[in-house]
This record gives sequence, structure tokens and C-alpha cells, in this order.
Amino acid sequence: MDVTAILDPLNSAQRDAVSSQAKHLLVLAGAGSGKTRVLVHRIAWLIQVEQISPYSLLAVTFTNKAAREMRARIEDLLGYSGQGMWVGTFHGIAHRLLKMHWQQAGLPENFQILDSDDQLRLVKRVYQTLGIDDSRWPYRQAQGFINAQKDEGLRARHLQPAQDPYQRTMQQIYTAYEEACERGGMVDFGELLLRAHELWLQQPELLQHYQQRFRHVLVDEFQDTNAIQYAWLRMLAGNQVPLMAVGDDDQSIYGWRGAKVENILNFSRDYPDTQTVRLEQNYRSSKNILDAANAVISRNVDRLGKNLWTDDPDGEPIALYAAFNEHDEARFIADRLQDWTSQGNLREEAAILYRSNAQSRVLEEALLRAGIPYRIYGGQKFYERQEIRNALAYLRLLVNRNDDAAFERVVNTPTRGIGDKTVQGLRELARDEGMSLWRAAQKAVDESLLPGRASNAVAGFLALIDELEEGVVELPLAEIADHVIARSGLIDFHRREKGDRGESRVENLQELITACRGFEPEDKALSALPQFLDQAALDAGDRQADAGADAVQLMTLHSAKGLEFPLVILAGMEENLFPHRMSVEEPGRLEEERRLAYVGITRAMQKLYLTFAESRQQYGSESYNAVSRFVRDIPAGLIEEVRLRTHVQRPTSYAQKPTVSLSDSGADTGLSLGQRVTHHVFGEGVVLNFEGNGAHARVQVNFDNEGSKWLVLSYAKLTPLC
Ligand SMILES: Nc1ncnc2c1ncn2[C@@H]1O[C@H](COP(=O)(O)OP(=O)(O)OP(=O)(O)O)[C@@H](O)[C@H]1O
Ligand SMILES: [Mg+2]
Repeated sequence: MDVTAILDPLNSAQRDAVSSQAKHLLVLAGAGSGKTRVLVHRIAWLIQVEQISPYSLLAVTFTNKAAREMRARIEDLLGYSGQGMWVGTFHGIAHRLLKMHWQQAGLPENFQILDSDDQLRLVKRVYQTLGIDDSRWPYRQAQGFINAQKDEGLRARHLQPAQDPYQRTMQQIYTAYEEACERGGMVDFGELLLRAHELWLQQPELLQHYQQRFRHVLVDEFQDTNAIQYAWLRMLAGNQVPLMAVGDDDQSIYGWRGAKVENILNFSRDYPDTQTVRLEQNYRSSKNILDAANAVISRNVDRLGKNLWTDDPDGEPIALYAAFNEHDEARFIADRLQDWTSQGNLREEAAILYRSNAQSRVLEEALLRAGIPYRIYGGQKFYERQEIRNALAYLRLLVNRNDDAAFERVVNTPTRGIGDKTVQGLRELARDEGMSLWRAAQKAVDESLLPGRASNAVAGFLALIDELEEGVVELPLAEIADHVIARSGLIDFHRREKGDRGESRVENLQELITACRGFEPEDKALSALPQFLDQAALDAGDRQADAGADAVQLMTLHSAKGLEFPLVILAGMEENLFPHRMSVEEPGRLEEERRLAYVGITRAMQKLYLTFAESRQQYGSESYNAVSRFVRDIPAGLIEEVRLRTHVQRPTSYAQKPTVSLSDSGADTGLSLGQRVTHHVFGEGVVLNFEGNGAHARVQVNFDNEGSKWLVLSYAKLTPLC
């Protein structure tokens, strides 16, 4: 039997893990140390050496993409198909079990899966039935409550009757929601896991069947399992099925979704006959990159502690680019990607990673302009996002009341008591009369064709749109968008949502206002709004690269887990953006942000760029954030600052602003041309130029050692030298 193919490409610690005879295995190791590789080789070992049938193996990964890759790598190693083996995510496996055993799980054969939006709609219906006021208890709060209970394995009936109004209301909603799901044969994501767990609890024979079938269960990214997932695993393993868990406490980034990094600690306690293997050699990244990652994560207090080293050469320095603003940043990134491909590399070897989805818009625009194909992984393109489409629909109605698609989209978003029945009635009326929905709605109101309450609600909507238009006719585009987004209630609607999701939708809406501010109409004589809407529609079209085409990968840091790329660009390395402004105050969340930074840096193999913008349109206004603390944590010797400023053409947004020259005196800055100054980071230099005024005033200084830089005066803290 030839096992060389399985063991040869491994170091000795990895081989120990792959060929271990211990009953249970825990591989606890840092990023890029080969955890996933060990898991894959262990499976090949079990099949080839231990003669275990693929049918008796269950492997759990974090994403479907990872599951597909894992299967392909195993098949490569074995040289034949691993058919019969179960490889998937917790959700995927739970779904498969419930499909096979729907009767025992108490489900109809064709039960329906609710995604997060479907779930929210169902929650709304429950509110209506119970007569609960969503201005007091936002829908998203209830949705978050339900999901959090399910992640903990709790049904409504398990909850202690509560006195306080919040708990009482949430429990009441949860109970009614469960009944509605039961009646409709509907299963949300959390329910998949919960029911799969109950399947084990309630059907001991079935559990026994699977315990006999699965001779080994292996789990990747174990640090991000939640309570119900771990409980499910433990039930399945009982005291007979060997488990292998691989993970890295430093990469636990889903705490906000109920993941429990303690599961790693609990594992060795729950399974005393566990062999723990630590892997310390990193094979992914150059030494510079790894040193940077180690420096960043070492500032966390709450760690199990690991040593990670590499044999690789230092490699290229980490490049840091301080951009004027986010457009300059995006253009810089597009240029670097051009360089990358012109050196004969593939686009798909390059990834741009960012903290918040809203950041992708400016990056997408720069890539489109530069003609660089890109793909957004695990997310939607900016103009396709639901909240953006809603806001655009309001704007479209201002331009054209007869836009039926826009009408349908927002007539009841945010909810204003216009139910499906009313909308259906309007549709029929519009069809019969051959008119638009808007006109049909007017007619229905004028001629009292609707029941009183519905009629009032529809009249309210019509009045809102008219009023919006009156309020904005003369305003610049960005103010129109700002006004419409605020007055339509969309911001409040999303702000009331619980958790990161609502926050991210609000950020996206504010980003839309920013987009309007930077929009340059082609035809200045015409109104900007319709031109902007056309542009947005085009951007939302299929300009994203075809599947399979060579394209740069864009994704959030969260979606980048487990992946690796020769070139990584971490964009938006600024305080308040990353770490996210919501997390700076709380030590626990800050540690999670730092782990996310560690995940980001360790995705890079050869070259890492860090970019930040000295000024950025953020949350609807211009902000000046300091460079991220995570950049400052990296030893200066590993970083090389990229200096392009003097060669770079000034960003158009600046070029087109009237420049107020203060060059005679530096006005009230206390500085003058040719004056020597000192800066706490860049040292001494000479003032070359001034630009702008007030909060936007900037100064160009030619530093003796650092070359020429533009700095924002109010932040630069320059001290004049005689
Ligand atoms: N012994 C080895 N020899 C050569 N290359 C290796 C070895 N072990 C792992 N690698 C390579 O190192 C890279 C990182 O491995 P892998 O993705 O398995 O790490 P990981 O620990 O799972 O990382 P992460 O924590 O990011 O999920 C991969 O390209 C892998 O093929
Ligand atoms: Mg991995």
C-alpha cells in the first residue's frame, strides 16, 4: 500500500496527526499551518490505510466552497472518487438528514427553507396576528431573539416565563412564530440545526444507526461552532465515534453570531482521551507577512497562545499606502492590480478584503473604470443590495410615478399597513383599466374603492411621494437622496434592526448618499437624478465577471476565512472603520476585531498591501480617521510606505473644487511657504504648498527623509521650527 503520497508532503507534527492512533484528535494551530491540509490527508489516510469506507466518514467545513475544495483534494490524493462520503457545512448536513428522515423529524416531506428575508416576512405576519407594535419592538429584534434562542438549542417552551415586558413579548412572538412555521412546514436556518439535534434526542434508534455508520467525524474551523452545533456533534459521537476537530482560537470571528470559542477548551475536557497536536510552522506567508500577523495578534489578552514561524525568506515588505481619500485609495488599488497582471499573474490570485460591505462601492467603480474584471464573493454587488434597491425605488418614483416595479417595491417598505391584498387589488385595477399602479392607486383613493384603513394608508403613500418631490426639486443630487432616504423612513427602519446587519444596511444607505455626492452627470444641462439612476441600473447589471472568468476577488474579511491568495490588499485600514466604530468601546469586541485583522493579514502569501484614506466619506459625511491601530501594531521595519503622491494626478473631486490658495501666508495656520516644520512621525521638512480651507485645508510638506506628502492641516500637528 502506497502511503507516501499521503505522508510525504507533511512535516512531522502533521504526520503525527494524520496517522494518529488516538481516539480523538484536536489540532490547535495558527493560520496557514496546514490544519485543513492535515484534515484532508487524515481522511485519505483513514480510507487508504485504515481501510475505512468513504461511506463511513463525515467531514464538516465552514462554507460550501470549502466543502467542494475538500472533496476535490481528497479525490486527488486517492486517485479515485470519494463517493458516499459526507462533506458539508453543519447546515447542509442537517438539511440532508431532515430530508431523509422528514417523518421522524415531524416535518412534511417538502418542507420549505426560509432564508433570512423570508424569516423576517414571517415575523412581520406574526406581529400582525398578535397586534404587536413594531415601533416598540422592532421586527429585527424579534428575529435576532429567535435565532439566538435556536443557536442555544432553546425552543419557546424551554424559556422561563418572564416578567419583564421585553422577554415576555419576545417569548410570545417566538411561540407564535414556531406555530406558524409548524403550520406552514417551514424551517429557518437555526431550525435546521435545532431539529437535527432533536432528531438525535427523540429517535435513539436513528442516532444509533448513524453512530454505527460514521466511524470518524472531522470538523474544520472548530473555533466558530456554536452551542447547538457542538451539542449535535457530541450526541452523534456518543462515546464511540472518534472526533477530530481542527481550529485556531485566534481566528474566532463569529462570536457576534453565537459561536463559542470555549468549545475548543471544552473539547479536551469532554473527551479526555484526546491527543492535542500543535502545528507551528506556517507554509503560507512570507516571513514579513507572518511577523506582521504575529505582532498584531500578540496584543490580544485572551489567547491560548501559539508560536508560528516560517522557513520562508522575508519576502517583499508590506506596502502601506496613505491615500488622500477613498477614491485615491481605489485608484491606487486598481493600479496595483494592473501591475500584478502585467507581470504575468492571474487576477484570481489577487483579493481585496474589507471590513464593511459598503466599502465595495468605490472599489467596484474604480475596477469598472479600469476595465478589471472582478467578482464579489459571498456578497452582493452594491447596487443589487436590497436596501439600495429600496432607496433607488423611491428616487425612481420621484422621476417617474408610473414606474410600477419601483411602486411595488416600496409601497409597503417600510411597512405602512398596505397589505398584500390591497396591492393585489391595485394590480387588478391597473390591469383592468390599463393604467400604472400609481394611477390605479389614485383612482382607488379618489373613488373610495378600498376599505377605509387601506385607503388611508395608500393615500398616505401617494402624499409622501408627492411631498418628497416638492421638498427636493431644487436641491443638489446628494441632498435629494439624503432627504428621500430619511423621510421615507428607510434609515429608521434599518436602524431598528438588531445587530450588524441593520448597521450595515444603514451604512450602505449612507454610502449611497456619498455616491450621489461624487456623481458627475454626463450632461450637465439635464437633471442629475435620472442620469444617476441610469448609471446605477447599469452598474447593477451583469458587469460582474462571468463565473469561471479570471477575475479579482472582492470580499469582506469574514468571508475570507480559510482562503489564501498570493496578493492581498486590505483596504480601509482606519480607526472607526477597522476596528469598526461599534467595537472600539468594548474590549471583547475589540479582541474579535483584532482576530479579524489577523485573519486578513494571514490570507496573504507573497505580497500584502495595506491602504487607508486620510479622509473618507463615511456615514454620510466626510470623516478624518487615524490609521488603524492594527497597522500601528506592525513593527515599522516590516512596512514600506508607498509614495506616489507627487506623481499621482490629483483626484478629480479635488481638482474640480475651487482651490483657495493660501500660499502667501498660510492664512491663519501659523505656517508659511518655505518654512521648516517638524512632524511626530515623518520628522523635519519644508512647507511647499497649501490647498483648501477650514476643515479641508491641507498642506504639502517635503520631508527630509520621507519625501513629499500632503497632510490634512487640522490633523497633521506640524510644529514650526524657527
Ligand atoms: N507540510 C507542508 N508542506 C508544504 N506546504 C504545506 C504544508 N502544510 C501546509 N502547506 C500549505 O500551506 C498553506 C496553508 O495550509 P492550510 O490552508 O491547510 O492551513 P490552515 O491551517 O488550514 O490555515 P487557516 O487557519 O487559514 O485555515 C496551503 O497552501 C497548504 O497547501
Ligand atoms: Mg484552514
